[in-house]
Amino acid sequence: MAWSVGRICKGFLRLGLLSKQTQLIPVTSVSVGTVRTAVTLPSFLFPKPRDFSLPNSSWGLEMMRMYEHYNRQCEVETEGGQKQEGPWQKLPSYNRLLKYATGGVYLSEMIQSKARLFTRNIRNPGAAFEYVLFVNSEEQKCVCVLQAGHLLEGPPGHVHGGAIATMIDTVTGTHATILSGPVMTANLNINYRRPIPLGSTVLLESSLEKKEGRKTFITCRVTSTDGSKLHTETSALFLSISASHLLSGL
Ligand SMILES: CCCCCCCC(=O)SCCNC(=O)CCNC(=O)[C@H](O)C(C)(C)COP(=O)(O)OP(=O)(O)OC[C@H]1O[C@@H](n2cnc3c(N)ncnc32)[C@H](O)[C@@H]1OP(=O)(O)O
Repeated sequence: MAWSVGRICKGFLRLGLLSKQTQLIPVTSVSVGTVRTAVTLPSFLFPKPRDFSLPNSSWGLEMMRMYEHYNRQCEVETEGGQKQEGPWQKLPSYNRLLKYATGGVYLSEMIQSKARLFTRNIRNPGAAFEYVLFVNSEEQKCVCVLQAGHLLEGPPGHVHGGAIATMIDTVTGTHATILSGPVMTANLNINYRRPIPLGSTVLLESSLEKKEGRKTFITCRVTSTDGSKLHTETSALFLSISASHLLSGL
């Protein structure tokens, strides 16, 4: 069993976990030498997992406004009236990382089938983390619009510092993965400047600081949606990992 799980995971990592191709195009990748070829497969073979970052009835006006602000910029119209990709791309968000890979729904049933992503494990919409991520490849930035629900309380009426750290890790970790492939968080250095009221909508903005070998350095600011209030500032270090590092934990 360990052997077959290992082979599955190695194949999965070869696909490029969270890479642009695996997230946004329904293809499987076949590596031939150093060339990666995309092969379109019949969609019925790979049922689509649910994207949790689409609007639902719990989203407040500010959450919707910010979502629409970035979503509008995912597709732009040329002078000739043609639609084309805009500067931002919306990232889907599933309840397991495994589901980002083609065929991930099946992998997810085979490996630790009850495991769920921490930020997506509460079924009641609006109760905990409601969020959506957008990436801007040109500017090497990632933005997350977060509406923090009532189950995230720390100090009375405000969001728990651990819940804020969770979202920062999620956003910077996703960003680092897009930039560098499979990574793990080595260091998160968070300064909490101002508490976040429960139920409010905030922006998390993640930027690439630099890449050095296996190290990807990212900074992240959490602010009010108009940018006037700074809630937290973070510097994060991610280290690229090999398949064997991930498998050593199985
Ligand atoms: C969609 C949702 C996305 C969610 C993303 C969430 C991401 C996560 O939360 S991951 C989970 C939390 N992180 C972990 O559990 C990681 C646990 N730690 C580890 O596995 C390992 O320590 C790991 C992979 C980080 C580094 O180990 P390893 O690959 O052996 O690196 P190692 O050889 O020790 O160090 C390599 C370099 O990094 C540096 N380094 C390692 N750790 C640190 C650190 N904490 N701080 C600063 N530098 C560090 C070393 O000094 C070394 O530098 P240099 O090459 O200049 O000498």
